[in-house]
Amino acid sequence: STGSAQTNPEKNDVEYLTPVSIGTPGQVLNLDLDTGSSDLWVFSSLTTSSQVNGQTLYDPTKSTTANQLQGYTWQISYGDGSSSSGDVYTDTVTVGGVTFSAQAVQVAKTVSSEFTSDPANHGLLGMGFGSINTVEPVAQKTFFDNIMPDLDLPLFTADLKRSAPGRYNFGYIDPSAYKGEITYVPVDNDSGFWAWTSPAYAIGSRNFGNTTLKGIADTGASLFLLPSAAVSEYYGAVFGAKYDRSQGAFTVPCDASAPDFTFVVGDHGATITVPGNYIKYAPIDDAGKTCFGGIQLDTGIGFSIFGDVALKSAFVVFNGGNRTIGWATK
Ligand SMILES: CCNC(=O)c1c(-c2ccccc2)csc1NC(=O)CNCCc1c[nH]c2ccccc12
Repeated sequence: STGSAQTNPEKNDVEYLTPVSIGTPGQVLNLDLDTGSSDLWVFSSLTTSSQVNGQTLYDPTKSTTANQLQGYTWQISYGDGSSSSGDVYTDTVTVGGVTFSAQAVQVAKTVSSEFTSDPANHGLLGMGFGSINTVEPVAQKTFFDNIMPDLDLPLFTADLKRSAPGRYNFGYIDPSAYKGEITYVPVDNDSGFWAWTSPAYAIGSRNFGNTTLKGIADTGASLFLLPSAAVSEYYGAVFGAKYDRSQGAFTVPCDASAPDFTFVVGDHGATITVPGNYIKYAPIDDAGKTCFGGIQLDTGIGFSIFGDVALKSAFVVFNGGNRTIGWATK
């Protein structure tokens, strides 16, 4: 089988939301497909009502194919401090025309304020590796784990765009979605993430250095989080850039000319270039003079995060069959 789902950016591309049908008859929720986590959790009829704020709720009692996994629970917290928790059902889930009939659907009973405050986000669909699923007493498989054996090819692709709808495809590679060749590199999934290493990077027209970037491809993270040497070198090249202690982040003048950030993929010279204007991420004030930087520090995480700012500059293949990740320009 193959499938294809349009994904739609929220304001400032902070996340990309994809319609997902759950249950019989189908209840359609807009979920954040997230290669940086491995839980499929949704706002639900069980979510504490004071923590619901306009989100579409999955109601298992309205689905003839829902079955509760008695005694199973889950609790997840993300690096930005957000969290959610609840119970577990299985039900039929369809994304882009691909269906799995007994998918673990983690219904939220509690969600933190970051999720409450975003009415458009009805939950997450983890596309990381199963080892980091939080369900107790038995970890559950991701949607991709479950559908992979039935896909024509054991892969999905991410084609995110700046302030425009993008696409997740399942089981096939659309040759019209990219230019030139796709360069594949090995993934180390011990961490549960799509972890890979870029051999070098360059800022603007400068020569490539020889500093490797060990990171994860993370569709559920908005920004491009990098080691301090790369971040300092980047913002050192942007007139008026500064570290704003109140924001805990680098900002740039929205009218600055920002250099591109190019990272190497593989050892045959393939590169991906993040346009400088993607790094002038979003105005932090109504005046529109100061912009939040799309590149920020990966301090304390232990690896870099190739989030949406990086991913939307490329066509990316996540191959679960041979555990590789493929990058192509577009
Ligand atoms: C905030 C995004 N990123 C992270 O927390 C994260 C970290 C991480 C760990 C420590 C400190 C900072 C980040 C490692 S992997 C990783 N990636 C993920 O966890 C991917 N899933 C993020 C889901 C997510 C968290 N807060 C949201 C708010 C809206 C939509 C989605 C989300």
